[in-house]
Amino acid sequence: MADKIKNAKIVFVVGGPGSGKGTQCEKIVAKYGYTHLSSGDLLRAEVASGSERGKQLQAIMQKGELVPLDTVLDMIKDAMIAKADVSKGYLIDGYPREVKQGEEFEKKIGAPALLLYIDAKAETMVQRLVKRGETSGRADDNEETIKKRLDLYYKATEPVIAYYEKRGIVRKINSELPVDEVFAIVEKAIDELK
Ligand SMILES: Nc1ncnc2c1ncn2[C@H]1C[C@H](O)[C@@H](COP(=O)(O)OP(=O)(O)O)O1
Ligand SMILES: [Mg+2]
Repeated sequence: MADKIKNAKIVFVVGGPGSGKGTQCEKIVAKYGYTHLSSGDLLRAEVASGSERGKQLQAIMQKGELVPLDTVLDMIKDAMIAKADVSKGYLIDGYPREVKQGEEFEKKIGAPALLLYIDAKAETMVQRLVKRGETSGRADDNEETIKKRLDLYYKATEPVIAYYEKRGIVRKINSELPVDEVFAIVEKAIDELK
């Protein structure tokens, strides 16, 4: 089963909370037919299902902490296999959150061809998240949790970027610009893959 995704094009989409990962992924899906897998969305779907595992996950996510590595990875892998026949490539959004997650992903699934580093200033991310919180219904889009998520991002996720930079697959995207201008930079990075 896992063989099916062995040669798939894999793009990691990394950036702080509210940096614009989901927004750009949506546009990539529309133009390139990639499959968008947001680890956060997969986890939130599990929570919404009301399962026992979902309840445990909810408690962790509400605190702004990272859920156990194996749980996320299994969910991503299952979702990738489910789309293997129709997918032109995969956008792995919000994962890896720490270097260890990247290493496990490569062991169990495969190596990324590209890492899109969606970069925005902390103030910008906070502003966007507070605004998103007005309508998103996300339990973690409140100021207290936002601060924790940002701290964790700088501590755990920025090293991920450094790790893949050594391999030369990181493309840094200035996400302070308007959405369509950000996407113009994203397109160049994706086009280079072909
Ligand atoms: N380039 C941009 N300019 C202005 N607002 C943007 C933006 N990119 C995203 N946003 C808005 C949309 C959302 O309400 C909020 C967070 O975006 P998102 O795509 O949900 O971020 P992420 O998935 O990285 O958490 O910011
Ligand atoms: Mg998102």
